[in-house]
Amino acid sequence: MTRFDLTGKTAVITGAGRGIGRALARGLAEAGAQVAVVSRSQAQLDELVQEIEQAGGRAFAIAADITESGAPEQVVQATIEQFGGLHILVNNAGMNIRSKALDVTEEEWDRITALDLKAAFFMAQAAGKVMCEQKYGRIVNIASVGGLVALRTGVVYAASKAGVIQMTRVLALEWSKFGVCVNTIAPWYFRTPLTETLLNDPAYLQDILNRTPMGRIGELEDLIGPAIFLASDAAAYISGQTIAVDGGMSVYGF
Ligand SMILES: NC(=O)C1=CN([C@@H]2O[C@H](COP(=O)(O)OP(=O)(O)OC[C@H]3O[C@@H](n4cnc5c(N)ncnc54)[C@H](O)[C@@H]3O)[C@@H](O)[C@H]2O)C=CC1
Ligand SMILES: C[C@H](O)[C@@H]1OC(=O)[C@H](O)[C@@H]1O
Repeated sequence: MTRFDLTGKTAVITGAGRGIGRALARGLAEAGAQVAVVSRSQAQLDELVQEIEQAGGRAFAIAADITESGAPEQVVQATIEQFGGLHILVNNAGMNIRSKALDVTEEEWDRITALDLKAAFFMAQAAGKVMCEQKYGRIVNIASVGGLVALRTGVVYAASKAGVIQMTRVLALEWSKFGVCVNTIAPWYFRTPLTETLLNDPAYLQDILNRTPMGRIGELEDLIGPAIFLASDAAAYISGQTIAVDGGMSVYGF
């Protein structure tokens, strides 16, 4: 068994109903993990569980709104009841409202930060209680290059994602001594329901490609390897880091 193999591990993936989370759930299951897939849509989760099981994997659907108070603990508890343990958390669920800073409302601030930052933290805290106790864990937070460099896609989203990156560092500082590695993946653009509208605009897409040294947007497959790596024993001495999966975008000065 290679150090990248996730056989014998149980993972929770939030926002797994579609997009990046769905791809990561499939990828971790293919790597051997039992996966608890979380989003608000039971129908999307049931379809994903069927897909994973038909491919020979083990999956369990947990329909939940992780911004609700107590939901993170309930998700962790349901996972442990179903699979007998928890080793990996992929904090993926996220959203954006692309308002200019002068137009941001309190309601928008609250909605974006509630999911992108607050829920990500309380999911990490709920999983961390189990992981620190058992002296083993892997937390993979999904931020954005928008947390590393300034994008035109919203200041609240950017602040939330930058907060996730810094949260990763502090959790790594506090939990690494318990064998819990906490890291972040920062994607650039990938075609999902979150970005479909933007990417269907030829001028906007060309702007993206002009800022991307690889000259293409990401394929969901491009995220699976980094996620498996950070979730595996191959990354046992890595904690607090952020890997930009961005086609070189975040280092493109001029
Ligand atoms: N698609 C992209 O180009 C990029 C995405 N990201 C990040 O990747 C993550 C996933 O993004 P996408 O797959 O594109 O988004 P998406 O909108 O396609 O999927 C988001 C998923 O999260 C779930 N979700 C939303 N609110 C929830 C809640 N309160 N409780 C539980 N589940 C909830 C949705 O049901 C959906 O399954 C997000 O954190 C996003 O910020 C970062 C950079 C680029
Ligand atoms: C790369 C960004 O994160 C991207 O920008 C958006 O508007 C979407 O919200 C994506 O997350």
